[in-house]
Amino acid sequence: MASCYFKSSSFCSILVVVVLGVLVGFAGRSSAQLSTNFYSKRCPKVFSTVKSVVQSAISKETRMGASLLRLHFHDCFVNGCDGSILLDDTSSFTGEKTAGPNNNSVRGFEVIDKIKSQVEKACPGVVSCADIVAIAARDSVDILGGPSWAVKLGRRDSKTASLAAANSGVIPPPSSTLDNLINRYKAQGLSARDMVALSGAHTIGKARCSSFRARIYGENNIDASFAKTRQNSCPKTPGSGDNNLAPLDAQTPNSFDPKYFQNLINKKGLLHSDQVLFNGGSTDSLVKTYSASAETFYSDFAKAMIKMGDIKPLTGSQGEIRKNCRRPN
Ligand code: HEM
Ligand SMILES: [Ca+2]
Ligand SMILES: [Ca+2]
Repeated sequence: MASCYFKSSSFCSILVVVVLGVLVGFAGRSSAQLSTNFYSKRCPKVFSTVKSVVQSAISKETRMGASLLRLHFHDCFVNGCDGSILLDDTSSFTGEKTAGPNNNSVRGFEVIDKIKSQVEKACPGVVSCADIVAIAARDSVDILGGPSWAVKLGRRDSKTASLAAANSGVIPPPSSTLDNLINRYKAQGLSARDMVALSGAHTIGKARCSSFRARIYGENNIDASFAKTRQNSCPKTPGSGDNNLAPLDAQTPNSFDPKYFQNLINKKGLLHSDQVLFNGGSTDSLVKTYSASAETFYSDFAKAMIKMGDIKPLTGSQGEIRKNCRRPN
């Protein structure tokens, strides 16, 4: 061992092993490892700050909880949970906000801005926008009566966004088949079980007529009176009433509960992509399980949210901590 100046060669071997171990440890740490205690020294107030803003936003408008949850999903499925969806378009840059799945549909940016400005006051330059979205999604579910979980943190923010990626189908459209849904989630490292559990997010929030028109006018696996009711506020002709809203869960649109899965069993799924989860295929039995057990649904949903939040985060020295969530520093 030419570079070892100690007399005992076994001591040298141990030294080499220890040094290598430390180096590998550092490398491991800087590569994509989120942790629940990431801000416990850096910004202990982050949780109370996020929660109070989310709470007041939901008190003003219950739907905002749903919108914040969806924001995390649409961020994570496009190049990972990196806050890319938050970037505004400029004269020289087009981000993800006008992508098909997002345009005139995703909401909650003002709430994220409000959280960010309060968090910046408490701990300037420390907490990423991507982490704020992940915490806000968790708090929304919790406040609306669903499960809670320990959010993993330490994501950093992208310096860019991808309109093309957001339009590429990585965010599945409501016309998706079951196979398509399963494959899209698989491509993100999520199982079919994760996919069904996460679809339970449609127990809250609303959809536009243009997202469910084809189903309420053209499909057979739909309860006839439910279809009629929805048709009353969603005209058949494309272009008319496109933005009219209906609740994704007709029973309890403001509560995070398993009613969404009961709706599917009753052929009252609003989106085509909802009803395919219970249509004689491989996920029928899981829908039944979730409809009958809030406990199982909640536990699987929380696990799947943690997995989704782990999709390709920027960590270590990658990306940046944005000062303003709408633009790179
Ligand atoms: C399984 C594939 C999914 C499809 C095809 C899908 C599709 C959709 C569509 C079409 C809407 C209505 C958008 C509009 O008309 O403006 C919607 C709303 C919503 N989605 Fe999904 N989604 C999926 C998965 C998820 C996941 C994984 C989450 C969260 C974990 C989620 C959360 C929501 C929420 C909360 C809303 C209501 C938002 C609001 O009221 O502002 N969705 N989804
Ligand atoms: Ca993203
Ligand atoms: Ca509900």
